[in-house]
Amino acid sequence: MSDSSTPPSPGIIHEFPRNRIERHQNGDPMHTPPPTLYIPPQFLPGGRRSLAGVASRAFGLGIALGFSVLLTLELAYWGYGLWRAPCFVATLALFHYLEFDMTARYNPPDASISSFLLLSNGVAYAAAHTAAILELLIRHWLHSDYKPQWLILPFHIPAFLPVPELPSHVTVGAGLFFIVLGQLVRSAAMRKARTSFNHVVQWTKRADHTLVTDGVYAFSRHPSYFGFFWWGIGTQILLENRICFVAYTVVLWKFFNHRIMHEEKHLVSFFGQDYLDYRKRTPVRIPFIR
Ligand SMILES: C[S@@+](CC[C@H](N)C(=O)[O-])C[C@H]1O[C@@H](n2cnc3c(N)ncnc32)[C@H](O)[C@@H]1O
Repeated sequence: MSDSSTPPSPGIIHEFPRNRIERHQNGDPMHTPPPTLYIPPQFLPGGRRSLAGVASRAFGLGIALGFSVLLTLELAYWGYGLWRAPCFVATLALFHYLEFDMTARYNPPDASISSFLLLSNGVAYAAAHTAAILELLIRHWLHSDYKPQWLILPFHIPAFLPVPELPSHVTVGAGLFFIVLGQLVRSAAMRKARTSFNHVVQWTKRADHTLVTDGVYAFSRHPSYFGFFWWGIGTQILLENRICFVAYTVVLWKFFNHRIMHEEKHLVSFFGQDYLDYRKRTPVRIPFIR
């Protein structure tokens, strides 16, 4: 809402019809002019919280999810192992949709276009997912009749990686288990922490930032990182990727190890002894991160 003493700009001000205001000024009580409606610029197209921007992203992710689920079922029905590629796209679409959805539900003041985490995760994130799909496609091509005849052993996916070859029902079961577990725990963390959960690690303590130590935060000190770590590993098990499985494990572990150290420095400065006690009694549950 605007304040008449501080004219808002450059948002949009919806004026009410002049004749209603004039009739009110002429003493007609049926024509009380309603207050001027001000729409802040951040909600307008192109703004950080643009409603049109949110709608188009949610629509795009919904289409991607629906289409990839259909393709997964179709390819699996006909026995093509390539069903794993659209299935991976479906898990990604759902993950990014839920990032915004959970923020909008439980931390609405923070909900913006960047809550979808579509571009804000950087180039390395997009490159990792592209590499995962490429590994699957190349592996299928190498095992197909379409590969060039001159392509021999040295070009095959290295077998020396410390990842055992598992039967497909094990990779599907374990992959889906970790994906579902990771997604559930991450969403539960956002639901539990509410306005204390921000996608950007906070440097200064806001007045409404409280320490959360119960619910899913009693199971893991960093449940949303726990969730993302196991979700990421689950996707590579599902895809049966050997190279990306190792790369994802190393990169995710290093990323969260560093991020947790950095985040906890701020949490100790915000909550002091309370956080130190919480840290002592609650594990992270990502291997080798204490
Ligand atoms: C992306 S959220 C991740 C939260 C947590 N690390 C997790 O994995 O669920 C980052 C923000 O959460 C806040 N945060 C982390 N742990 C918290 C806790 N136990 N209670 C309240 N806020 C917390 C941090 O201050 C940071 O601004």
